[in-house]
Amino acid sequence: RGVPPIQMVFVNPYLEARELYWISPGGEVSLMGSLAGSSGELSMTTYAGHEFGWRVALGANECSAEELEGRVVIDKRATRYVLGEKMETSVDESESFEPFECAFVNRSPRPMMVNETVVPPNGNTTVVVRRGETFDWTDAATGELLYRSVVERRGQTPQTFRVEDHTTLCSDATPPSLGRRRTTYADVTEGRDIDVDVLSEDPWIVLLRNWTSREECDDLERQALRTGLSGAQVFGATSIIADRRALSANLYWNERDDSDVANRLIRRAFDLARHQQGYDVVAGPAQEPLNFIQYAYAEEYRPHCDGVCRRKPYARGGRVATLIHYCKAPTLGGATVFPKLKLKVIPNDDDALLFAYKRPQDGYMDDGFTLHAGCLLKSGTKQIVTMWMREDVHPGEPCSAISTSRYWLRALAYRSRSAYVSDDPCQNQPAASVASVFLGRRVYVVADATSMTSTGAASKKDAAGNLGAAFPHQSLAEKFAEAGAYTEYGEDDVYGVGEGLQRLERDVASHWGCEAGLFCVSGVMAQLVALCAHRETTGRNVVVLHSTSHLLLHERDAVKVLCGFDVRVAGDASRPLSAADVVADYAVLAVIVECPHRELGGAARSLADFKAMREQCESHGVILHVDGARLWEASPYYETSITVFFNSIYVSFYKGLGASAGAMLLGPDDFVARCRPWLRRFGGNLHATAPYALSRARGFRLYKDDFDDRFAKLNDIVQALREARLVGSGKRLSLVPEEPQSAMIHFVVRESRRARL
Ligand SMILES: O=C(O)CCC(=O)C(=O)O
Ligand SMILES: [Fe+2]
Repeated sequence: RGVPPIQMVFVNPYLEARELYWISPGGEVSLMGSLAGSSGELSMTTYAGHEFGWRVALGANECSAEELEGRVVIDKRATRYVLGEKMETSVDESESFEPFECAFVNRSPRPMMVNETVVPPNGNTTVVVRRGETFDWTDAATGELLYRSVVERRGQTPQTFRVEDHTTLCSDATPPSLGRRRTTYADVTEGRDIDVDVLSEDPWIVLLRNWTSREECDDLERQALRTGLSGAQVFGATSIIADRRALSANLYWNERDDSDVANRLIRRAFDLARHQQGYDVVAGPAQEPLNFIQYAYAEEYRPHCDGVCRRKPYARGGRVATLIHYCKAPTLGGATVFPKLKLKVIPNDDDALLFAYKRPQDGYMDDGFTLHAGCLLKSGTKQIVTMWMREDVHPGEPCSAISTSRYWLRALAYRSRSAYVSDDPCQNQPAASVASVFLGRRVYVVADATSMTSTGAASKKDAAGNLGAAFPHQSLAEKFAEAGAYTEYGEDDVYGVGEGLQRLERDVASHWGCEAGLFCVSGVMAQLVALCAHRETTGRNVVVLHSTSHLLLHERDAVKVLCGFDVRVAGDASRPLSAADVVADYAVLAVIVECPHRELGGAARSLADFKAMREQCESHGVILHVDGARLWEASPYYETSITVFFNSIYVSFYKGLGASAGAMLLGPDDFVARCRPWLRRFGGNLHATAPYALSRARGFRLYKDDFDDRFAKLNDIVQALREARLVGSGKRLSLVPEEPQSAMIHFVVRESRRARL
């Protein structure tokens, strides 16, 4: 054939393995191979225009296009493609922005104006265009904006305007649809009656009046702005996405936090879906994040389906319904329309629209009627928050283990004999894996007992007793009774001043190769103290955090609310921060790197990465601080001490060391001296620290040298599981990261389609 083949390399940036599929023009997918986690590669010969998709490696079983996590079309000059990123091409891509001639054809029955030219029905005009440019079609008689053409590719011609159902519905001339009937719904989650306009019975589409409050919407908007809005319109080498032109942000939520607004809205909506449609939807970590979308003038979301909308049996784990919150309703244009139902929704602020596409009567998916679009916005701003509901991602009551996972965990515990197993489905999912491993369940296998904080004392004891813990389960009273023996650290201190306490600070600091140490009551406080002390020397105010940072997920925004820092979120939630993510500039006070990454199975970074980060930070006078809540766990991974790369360090004592509470800041003498007054300002210098100090001294003395053994033991367990063919791509269990990088790891348990117990 005349088309030249393209030699391509696909690279997997995620920690978990990915499968790569070729998508035929007819939409059939076939497996091309798999890419190991953390930069695994796959080379192949392909052709321009071919489409590929990927998903978490689940084994070489059949996969439908809907299950793919992302897709990409091969560019003519493509050379290398890192999944989810911009296509790398062989030439300067500015070339593809060269101007070319494009015909604009009017296939509508009325005269239209495009590029200041009136084009009669079936007429056309030729314009010189560039890739990425937009052209508006307005009705020549009324001046109404009806369509916006986007030049997606170089050489793309013609641009055609036709009157379709959706453009007609979107036109200002079409009034909103009337509800078929109005009912009220008694929402028990907030104890309030809600007016419901039923717009369609089958598929079920309802407009929920005043579903949200102003405060709730304000909160979501704040969260979105804090996360940072990004454009779906990508001016990359591959394509320019014309279908969804808007800014958006994913809003992650914490199912265990009752004050979390997104969490409340999810419960409200899921309750409605359960009561009104009998859907088995349960809020849980495997549901998707909410999606905040902000439309500006002439932006839109062209017709699409959110889930499967062909008449097929519902596939487990799939989306069943969508709820759109209209936080800022459009003032002109911007309606939500269902072209096949000829339905037009013009909402008010705080209304919500729910449409369901799994039919409760027969378990089949809707046959295309839930196709919908967000019309061109013609004035102001439109802000919506979309929620998707999935069934069967979290069967059973919230926060209970899935039976099949339990089965596998038991098998795992049995095979590995000495493993710690914590099947805690309430653990936060790393943000990015929420969408991609919705069929899976992440569990935590940790080489020490104390990280299993949420499983409850009984099961902790059980696990420790039956599986051979890194250290035995003990009550606090037992620990304190023992701690009293560490008298060299136990002389009374007054407000943090005392020989014993300072001895321990010195000993821990020198263990880590640092000049000085300072006890803090908690890790949360320790890191805020460090940031405030650093700010004194530079006056800068921006703190750069990874999107799964403890400061973002678990500290109720203290970094902002309490200390007034500006937060900048960097990096991809499913991989550790790298130097490339750290865009250090002169506004940045500090970059916080977490090592090892709690939410990423204890993933760590190489010394070279740390060195590159340090150099980049240093060149801009930026502080590099390590969130080392589990730094002891990572220490066996490195041949030399990594603390030299950081300006300041936080370590914790109650996780791997089993102390009752507490943290320490480490760094140069002058840094620690600057921290002391901040500790007082935070109310963190207790009248007597000795009880905590003793407990930490005990943990430090007993366990500080244990981590090499724990790391070796975890590696043995992983090795044994591999030999037993219990883990790996295609197996029920996989590992994140694929090899231990610290004395902890995450297991992903894939749900079976049939229950196994
Ligand atoms: O903007 C709208 O009205 C539609 C949004 C939508 O379809 C979506 O978020 O999936
Ligand atoms: Fe949609």
